[in-house]
Amino acid sequence: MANPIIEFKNISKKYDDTPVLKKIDFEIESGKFYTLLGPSGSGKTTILRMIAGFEDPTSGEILFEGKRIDLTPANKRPINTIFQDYALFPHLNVSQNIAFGLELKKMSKTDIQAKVAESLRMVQLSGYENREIDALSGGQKQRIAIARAIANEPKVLLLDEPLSALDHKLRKEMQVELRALQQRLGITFIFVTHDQEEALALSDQIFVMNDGRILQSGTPVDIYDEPINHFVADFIGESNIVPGTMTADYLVHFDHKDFECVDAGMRPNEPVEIVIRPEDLDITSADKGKMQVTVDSQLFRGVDYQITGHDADDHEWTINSIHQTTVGAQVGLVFDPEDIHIMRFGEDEETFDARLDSYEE
Ligand SMILES: Nc1ncnc2c1ncn2[C@@H]1O[C@H](COP(=O)(O)OP(=O)(O)OP(=O)(O)O)[C@@H](O)[C@H]1O
Repeated sequence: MANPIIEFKNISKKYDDTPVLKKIDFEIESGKFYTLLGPSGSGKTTILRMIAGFEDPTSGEILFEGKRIDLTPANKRPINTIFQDYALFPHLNVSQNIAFGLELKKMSKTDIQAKVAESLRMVQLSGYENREIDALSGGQKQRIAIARAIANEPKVLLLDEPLSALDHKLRKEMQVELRALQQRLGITFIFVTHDQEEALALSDQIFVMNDGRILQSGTPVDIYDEPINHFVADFIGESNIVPGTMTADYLVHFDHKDFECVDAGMRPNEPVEIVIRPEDLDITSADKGKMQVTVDSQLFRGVDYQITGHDADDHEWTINSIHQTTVGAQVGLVFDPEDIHIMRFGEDEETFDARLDSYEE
């Protein structure tokens, strides 16, 4: 990356003696939408708090535009944070909330007024200047929190699960708005969520985290199509994951047969896990399929059927198909060789880390 805006170099964090971040290395490119995605406790918020300056690393360096910032206090960093609960001041109205930080910066009254109006326009709430905070809906509060943050013209905006308090429909609407706003403003967004669908929909780049480590970073398509290990494949989207063994570069053995696949750079006889997404599978008659399963359930979802079944080894399979079947039926499964994704099997933490390091070199 030519000129990263933020760099984490070998960052570790311990609380007492418990490691919560382990050897975190990444670069953030200016003007893009980044998402830290992972289950609860994986370390997402700790990374965000370090970027903001609310938390110090135990070891390692944080750079901002090429210079160390881990010793710069939070209020001196060109970074703003939007918290889950918005942290709006309830006793101030909308424009006073937005003006608060600008007054601290000693901006003139006319400049503040113009900035408040511009920020409200950005979040499509022009005319709400004198509204009390209590008289706003959840989605409007969310937008005011964003307006307050962008009024400060930060270079980076940190968003810690900002949509989690909203109902499903509003959450979807705000996702579209956030993405559009980020593109309009061109500010770097770093967004924290444990919702994989949200991460796929919003991001230019996703960092998938578990247990204090970044397991994989990439575009939503990279991560969905080429998950690096079982955890990522399982966490992102729905997957069928079954054990297999490589027979040759282009052949993988599972369900007691060899299947053609793309070369994943594995050695012959190497134990692997294969991933096939439900939408890449279809059902056909038992004699025509590449493999056979017995149907355990079928759910009509409007656009398709979600079918589950099991093979002779009792591995479960999920298939999204426009074709209908019946519970208890034997059906064949069809799929393309390029839709079989192959992952290394049973790597311990150390081997996995060594592999990650080798990609970075
Ligand atoms: N101040 C603290 N003192 C001790 N342990 C902490 C502290 N803050 C966080 N932790 C621990 O660090 C780990 C990572 O926490 P963090 O909040 O970064 O995770 P997260 O991925 O953001 O989770 P969530 O989605 O639940 O917010 C957790 O095990 C948490 O209990």
